[in-house]
Amino acid sequence: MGAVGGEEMQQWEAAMPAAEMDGGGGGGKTERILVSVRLRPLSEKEISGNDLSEWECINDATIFFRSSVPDRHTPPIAYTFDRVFGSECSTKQLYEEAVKEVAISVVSGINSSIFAYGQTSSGKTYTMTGVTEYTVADIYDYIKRRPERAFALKFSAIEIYNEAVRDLLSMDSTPLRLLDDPERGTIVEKLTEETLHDWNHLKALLALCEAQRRIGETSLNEMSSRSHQILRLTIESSAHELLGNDNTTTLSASVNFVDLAGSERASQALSVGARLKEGCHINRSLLTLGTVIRKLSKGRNGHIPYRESKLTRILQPCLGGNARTAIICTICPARSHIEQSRNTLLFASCAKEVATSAQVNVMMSDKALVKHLQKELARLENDLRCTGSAPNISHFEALLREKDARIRKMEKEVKELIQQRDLAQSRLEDLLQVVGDGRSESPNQLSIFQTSKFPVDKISISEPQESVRLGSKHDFHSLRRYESKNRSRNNHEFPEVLKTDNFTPKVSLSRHRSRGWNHNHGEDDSDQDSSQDSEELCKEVRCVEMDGPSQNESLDFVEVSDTQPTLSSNAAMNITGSTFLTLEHHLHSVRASHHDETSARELRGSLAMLPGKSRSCRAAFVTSYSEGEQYDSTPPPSSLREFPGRPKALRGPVTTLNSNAENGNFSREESGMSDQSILKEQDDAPESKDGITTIQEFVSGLKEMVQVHHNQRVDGQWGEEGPTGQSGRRL
Ligand SMILES: Nc1ncnc2c1ncn2[C@@H]1O[C@H](COP(=O)(O)OP(=O)(O)OP(=O)(O)O)[C@@H](O)[C@H]1O
Repeated sequence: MGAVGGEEMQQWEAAMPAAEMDGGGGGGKTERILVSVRLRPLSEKEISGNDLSEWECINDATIFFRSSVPDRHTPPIAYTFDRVFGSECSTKQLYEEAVKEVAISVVSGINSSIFAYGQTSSGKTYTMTGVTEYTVADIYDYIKRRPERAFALKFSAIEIYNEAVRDLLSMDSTPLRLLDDPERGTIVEKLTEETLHDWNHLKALLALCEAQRRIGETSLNEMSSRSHQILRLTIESSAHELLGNDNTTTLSASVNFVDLAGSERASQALSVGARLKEGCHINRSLLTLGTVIRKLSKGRNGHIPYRESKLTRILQPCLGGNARTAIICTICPARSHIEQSRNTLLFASCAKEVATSAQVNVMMSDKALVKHLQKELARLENDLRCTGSAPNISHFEALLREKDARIRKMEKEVKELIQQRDLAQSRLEDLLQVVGDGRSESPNQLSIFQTSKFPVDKISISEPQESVRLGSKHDFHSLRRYESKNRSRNNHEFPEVLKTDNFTPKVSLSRHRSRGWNHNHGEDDSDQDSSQDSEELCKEVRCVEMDGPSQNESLDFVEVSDTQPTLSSNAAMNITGSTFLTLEHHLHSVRASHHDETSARELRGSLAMLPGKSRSCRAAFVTSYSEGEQYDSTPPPSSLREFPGRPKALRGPVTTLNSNAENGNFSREESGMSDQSILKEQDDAPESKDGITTIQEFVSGLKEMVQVHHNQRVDGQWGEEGPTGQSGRRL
């Protein structure tokens, strides 16, 4: 038999009228033990002894102590329970109001137990006899009104006398053993269980039990019960239509009628011998019952000593287990039993705090059990799908929303990238157009090879506020004038700088300092400036700053070539392009005047005269000077001769040069050529045309300009990096 709820319970409740389910209630609910108190009337002996009643039931739930005798202690004067019954109340009323609801649950498949607890001669047996009869009567009445169901009633009875279990339906007084069954709990071995035929059959059995039960005479009760009696009526019911069917379910429950032996004081009971021994066992077992009830009333924490007595061991399911329980506490109202009555009320107070959890008990055939389990499995699987599907749907919806948002974001980024690409492409085309235009204007190109010593990414381009524009044959002179003018104004504010780390003569091709010196090409400003100025790079001479070589490093070179400019990267195009295009313009103007190679050498000389050296400009000029060297007298070129600031003395040695045609580097130290050889090489150049100065004149002019430039540096006009520095010796 299993205790189940759910479908079987619903079927059972649907089959049972609501009115008839009053006693059964809902299964599986936790409820407290129903506790009631019954006062018996004063016995004739008590009345004759002028013993007064000290207790009064002031309402249906409260019993009041109204003693006129002063007590040293201050006990509570009122006790409240589920129901209290005065001496005038009948057992029938007590049954109807305090027992029936619980006791009749058995017909609904719910276990129930009715206890009678109290001191000896307080009326326990008197009460339980009546309650048992009323309950059985109601059960039979119920069965009579349920013809559609088949009922089977079984009856068993035991007594626990001196901690021995005895079968009251058997003539054998041999104590019975208690066994622990995994499903049914504690069972009495070999206990007689009679199947009831009818009500009369039960009456006969009840009479047998009464006859078998140990009764002794004490000073308090002539018919004192000396044992605990437990009558058990088990009711099984099934629908008639299902009988004989494999798919049968049966409700099965038991109702226990427990008439406990009464606690007694040996002094009061005047028990001796066997009565005293009985009293000791009775009190001991009742003490264990009280302990179990007290512990249960405080919760189920800790150990519950059910097994310390056979009474509590057998009644364990009724005490906090699968049963509905009602306890009737009987008390004697006489003053002489005040202490015992208080103890009974304390027990009742604890008992009303104990909770039980009764369920409908259904026995199922194997086939019915399989069918039930299959249905239950299907229901659980359905619940699992329902509970599992909802989160999945919401989860997928959230994922879809997230992906949609990502798609929209990526589409926006794609649009922006397309715009940026188009803009960059447009600027590149413009730049290429400009370069192309420049090439078309300059048949002879100046290629600038960026060596590895001067990485492109260390070059930045400033945006001068005012730039010197070159492009005509007079640009060179304009440049010189412009340069000279700036020096005279403020040498320390020489605006634009081309410097190296260790060698930093400043070369300014613009008037003001750049507002955008930026050595970090990774920054936005740099990129923006370079792109914005790309169109003007061919028109303006930009200031270039780069990390220069160390003092021992050879100069980078510029090769005058007819080839097209080689641009390794966009950055290089921007950077070298400015210089390249500027030089290209200049070269074009010079070539327009001279139309021969002499003009190119003049260009070299012109560029070399620039104060300070941008890497490109310096590279374009292949001559280096040393301090203290003598200058050869060389006539300046016509452009220099026409230069207003041209110094008078243009004499001085030409610095020995070594032009390494293969690598483009020029090093005086490495050169094995003498000055004369240089001059000879220059003399071997074709003769200039009319109006064009000779090489000697050109070199002479260069020397003069260099000398001027050198003097100025010696005079400290180059700032803190003055002439004595190694940088000065590099020139
Ligand atoms: N409510 C009552 N009305 C009238 N008489 C009662 C009532 N209760 C008990 N009595 C009487 O009191 C006497 C003692 O009752 P009972 O034997 O039922 O007490 P008990 O608690 O069972 O005692 P014990 O524990 O010794 O067996 C009996 O004679 C009984 O008839």
